[in-house]
Amino acid sequence: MSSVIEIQGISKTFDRFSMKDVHFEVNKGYITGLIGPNGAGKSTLIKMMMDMVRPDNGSIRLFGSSPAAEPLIKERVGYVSDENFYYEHLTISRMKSIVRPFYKHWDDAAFRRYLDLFELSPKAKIKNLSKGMKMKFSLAVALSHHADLLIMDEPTAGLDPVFRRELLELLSEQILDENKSILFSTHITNDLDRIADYIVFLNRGEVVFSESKDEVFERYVMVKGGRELLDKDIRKFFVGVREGAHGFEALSKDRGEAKRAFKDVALLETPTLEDIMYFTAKGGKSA
Ligand SMILES: Nc1ncnc2c1ncn2[C@@H]1O[C@H](COP(=O)(O)OP(=O)(O)OP(=O)(O)O)[C@@H](O)[C@H]1O
Repeated sequence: MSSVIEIQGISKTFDRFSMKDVHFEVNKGYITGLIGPNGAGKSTLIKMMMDMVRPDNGSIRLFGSSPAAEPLIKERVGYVSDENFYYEHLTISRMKSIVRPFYKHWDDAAFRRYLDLFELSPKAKIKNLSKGMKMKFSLAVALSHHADLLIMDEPTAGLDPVFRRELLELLSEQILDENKSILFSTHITNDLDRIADYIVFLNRGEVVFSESKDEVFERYVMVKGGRELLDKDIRKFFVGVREGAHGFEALSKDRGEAKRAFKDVALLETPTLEDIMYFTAKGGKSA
């Protein structure tokens, strides 16, 4: 399988945050979700891919090239930032004329189609757009230059549930063309339960796992049972435990072992990505 993004040994230190030895790859033809709690380092990593932040160590390759050494490689990327980079006083149409020359394969007809689909008027001023409409405008730009790779930072943030679902469908359609690939970050993990093929989970600047969604769901398991089952050793077995008045629920990353230990005494369920993120972020501590 070929990869369109290769991240190797990335580290970066800010005053109160550090990213340590981050490795992962994004496979061609698939949707990869980058998940992690607030402050995990998702935006920082994505900005490194776009050469907007430089790592202290390690290497980043897009289509085999370093975006820092070969900036033109970024033409093949449709980038959606979590910040608004556009000039507030301009109309959509005027702003489009400014960004258009940056892309060799700009497609005006596609852009008009996306504006229609997203119900955006070309005459609207950027400053008068709602947060969700600004996101739609960014998406329209990212989708209108025949990019081989979409890199999107929290694209579903600020979108209503109806459009969010439509966008996810649109993204799934994009990768029907096996030459296209998508990386998107989110902490709305439900989005990924539905459409992602691979998941990279970042927590406190470190990769917890980077694997196919199916593998993740085969490995992790939620155990629900009575509190009398919990003792110190059993707690250690879990990634995280939440106790309530009537029982506990806990996440294990070893389904086989959990089955052997709890099959007859507790309920075993497949977790959601949100469960996995929640319990891992809480660490071994009881919540
Ligand atoms: N330029 C900077 N200077 C100092 N600290 C920074 C800088 N950029 C990011 N950070 C810190 O790095 C950490 C990771 O931030 P980042 O924006 O990458 O997280 P994130 O996973 O995208 O979070 P969110 O989901 O909240 O957007 C945060 O603690 C943030 O304060």
